[in-house]
Amino acid sequence: MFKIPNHQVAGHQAGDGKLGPLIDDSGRFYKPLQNNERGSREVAFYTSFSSNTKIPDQIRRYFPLFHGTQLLEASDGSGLHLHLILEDLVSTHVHPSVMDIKIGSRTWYPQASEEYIKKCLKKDSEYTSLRLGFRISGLQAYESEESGFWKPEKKLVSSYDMEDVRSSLKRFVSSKPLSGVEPDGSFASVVYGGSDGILAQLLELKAWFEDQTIYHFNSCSVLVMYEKAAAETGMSRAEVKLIDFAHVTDGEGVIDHNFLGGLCSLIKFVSEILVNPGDYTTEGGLNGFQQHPFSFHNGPKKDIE
Ligand SMILES: O=P(O)(O)O[C@@H]1[C@@H](OP(=O)(O)O)[C@H](OP(=O)(O)O)[C@H](O)[C@H](OP(=O)(O)O)[C@H]1OP(=O)(O)O
Ligand SMILES: Nc1ncnc2c1ncn2[C@@H]1O[C@H](COP(=O)(O)OP(=O)(O)O)[C@@H](O)[C@H]1O
Repeated sequence: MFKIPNHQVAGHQAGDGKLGPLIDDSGRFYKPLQNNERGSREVAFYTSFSSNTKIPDQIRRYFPLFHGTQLLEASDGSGLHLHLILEDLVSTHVHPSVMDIKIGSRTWYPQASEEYIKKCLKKDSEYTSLRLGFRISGLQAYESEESGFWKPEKKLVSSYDMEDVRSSLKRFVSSKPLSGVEPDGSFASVVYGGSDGILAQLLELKAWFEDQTIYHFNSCSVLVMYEKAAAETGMSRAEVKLIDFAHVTDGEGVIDHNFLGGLCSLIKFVSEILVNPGDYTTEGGLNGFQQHPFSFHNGPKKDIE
């Protein structure tokens, strides 16, 4: 039995006759191959990465496990479609808090079509990519059984400026993310800090990116995850994973400075929150909370045959 994922925060989503990923009960995430050369590029990346002996073991843990491809009934009803079989990164979570952060000040790359580059350039300058070296693509943060998740709408997240990004990173690790009051950042030290917290993981990835010249991770995202119940006991199960390799190109012996720069910028934001989690310096910016509607999601999973 395949289902529409309940905890997807960005990207193409299944439902309403659209093509998107599916999950099963065994902890697998099935991502449909995208059109043009995107799908085949992502398969090629996973195939190459899986067998590349130059990837250090401690770096592999930042990537979803890859189990090949499979023809499945597509979520849009269009019939059999090839899907990547990936590890479902949230399958062991009960109430995953998840943030998708697209890394890089540019999401385009020289090998792309003129039309695609134009579209990316526009989005990169409208979003925070150009200015910050990354943008938040989507997120959800669990509050409680009664109130569910803070899951701002895509349109709102797309309009984030630098201060919104800063306060969202803080609200993401706050005890009451849904409340309009200042985020308290009370889980910052357990989620972002610690010897295997988000910051430590980002720094380990950064060290690899300072050296690796095999791949260029264009338009790729860092997925940050934790479980609130665990964080409350001081064991956050915080994890960083890299996802979305539809635009990965050959590094050709050159450092991926676009990804590395974005990663450094994200590290700086996270570090600043860790230094002062209670600080709230935005100029009256409650993250657009007073001007924009929330979106809650707490509903049951939809099943697809
Ligand atoms: O169509 P859009 O405008 O929603 O763009 C998609 C992006 O949404 P965004 O507006 O940047 O949040 C979307 O970004 P997210 O995954 O949501 O961060 C992808 O970049 C997607 O392209 P691809 O799957 O990487 O080839 C993008 O899809 P394509 O339009 O490039 O197919
Ligand atoms: N392996 C995975 N396990 C669980 N969730 C995932 C996985 N890969 C992606 N996702 C979810 O799906 C979203 C979109 O994934 P992505 O690969 O970027 O798709 P797209 O190419 O459509 O943008 C992510 O923000 C995340 O919420």
